[in-house]
Amino acid sequence: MSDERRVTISVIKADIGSIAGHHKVHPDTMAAAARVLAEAKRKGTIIDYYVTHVGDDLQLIMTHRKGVDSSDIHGLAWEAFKKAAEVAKELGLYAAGQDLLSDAFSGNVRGLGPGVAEMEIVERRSEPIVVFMADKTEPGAFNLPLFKIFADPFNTAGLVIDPRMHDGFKFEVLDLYEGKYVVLNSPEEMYDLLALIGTPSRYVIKRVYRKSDDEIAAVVSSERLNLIAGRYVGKDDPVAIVRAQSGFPALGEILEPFSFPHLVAGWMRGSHWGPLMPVGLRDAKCTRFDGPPRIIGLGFNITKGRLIGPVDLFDDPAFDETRRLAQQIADYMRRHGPFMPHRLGPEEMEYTTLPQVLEKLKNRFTDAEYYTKYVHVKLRGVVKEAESEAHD
Ligand SMILES: O=C(COP(=O)(O)O)[C@@H](O)[C@H](O)[C@H](O)COP(=O)(O)O
Ligand SMILES: [Mg+2]
Ligand SMILES: [Mg+2]
Ligand SMILES: [Mg+2]
Repeated sequence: MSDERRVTISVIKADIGSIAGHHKVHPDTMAAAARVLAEAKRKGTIIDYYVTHVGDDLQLIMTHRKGVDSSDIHGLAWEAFKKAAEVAKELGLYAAGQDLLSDAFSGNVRGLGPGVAEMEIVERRSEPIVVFMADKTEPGAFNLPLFKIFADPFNTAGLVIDPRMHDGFKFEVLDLYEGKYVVLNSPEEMYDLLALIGTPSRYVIKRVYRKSDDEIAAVVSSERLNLIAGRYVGKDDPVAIVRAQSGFPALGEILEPFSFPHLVAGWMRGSHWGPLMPVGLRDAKCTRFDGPPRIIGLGFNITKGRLIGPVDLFDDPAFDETRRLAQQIADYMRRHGPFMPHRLGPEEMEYTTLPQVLEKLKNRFTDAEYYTKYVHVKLRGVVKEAESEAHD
């Protein structure tokens, strides 16, 4: 295959600080990052780039011929984030440099804080792709839509009626706790797949391949910041790249699952379930209760490595009802306040005061049997005495 058609798409993102809270990236920080990428394009390190944001996450979409995990490309992204973070610091933006967890870059941004989704492809005659970018949620948020896109015939008609997709797809699932991969075939192993990815905090779909020829179809960023930093440093805010058309799901089949604003973990303080709201770029910011979690979808064509586009795919009345439903779900969930299931379970909460509360109360907890026999009886006696005194 000629090298001319081999191209890598790298989407690398980081929260380098934002205006008025964890709300929205400042345009001057985007400009600082864009200057670094423009210079790299001039020098030929990358073919093309597009800088954007969702909420407080700065997004670098780049094309090049250096393959995935290239230290040149990761180094370039790191430099762009550093320059943007400097501007964020100068402007006194909130949480400046938030996702840059290390001072030293050592060849790869993985493990340093930024999120990465990359795929190397041989460009088709026409190569449509969608880049999804979400804020206030985690990588597992893509499990449900990717399952629907690549495994659910009620979503993707092509699985049934397009001969090029009829064999199905392979799902590479990453166990975030053990750091292990398993590859499962759909439709044959669909129930096993669902058994895993139904726990999106632990098992995430990392890549999807077309089964008939092992062509890559989708890739998701899978960095879990709290597992890297060992403490809460914001939510992971994942990104994904999905290839469309001509033997891959049609653009409309790729967008269709997002018409259902499914519940994802994240939202306020990374510790609440909330609906994933698809929005256009103009609404790519988090407001109500630091959310609700938002996702944007930008469509491009890759042509000789150039990024043609983008089109702002959720900026469309076809998603108005989804947004309205998401608002209603947000209202319903919010009314639970600090109660589960709006609040995540204790094992999944990004930060919690529970250990301190338990420590403070530890001497006030009484053994249940002793409590019923003596303390409770005594308390009831006191009440009875008080009642009879009141009647006298
Ligand atoms: O989850 C959040 C931010 O995540 P993010 O930066 O988008 O990864 C927010 O809800 C914050 O946790 C919340 O605003 C409190 O922030 P701090 O005051 O602790 O910085
Ligand atoms: Mg932030
Ligand atoms: Mg964010
Ligand atoms: Mg984050």
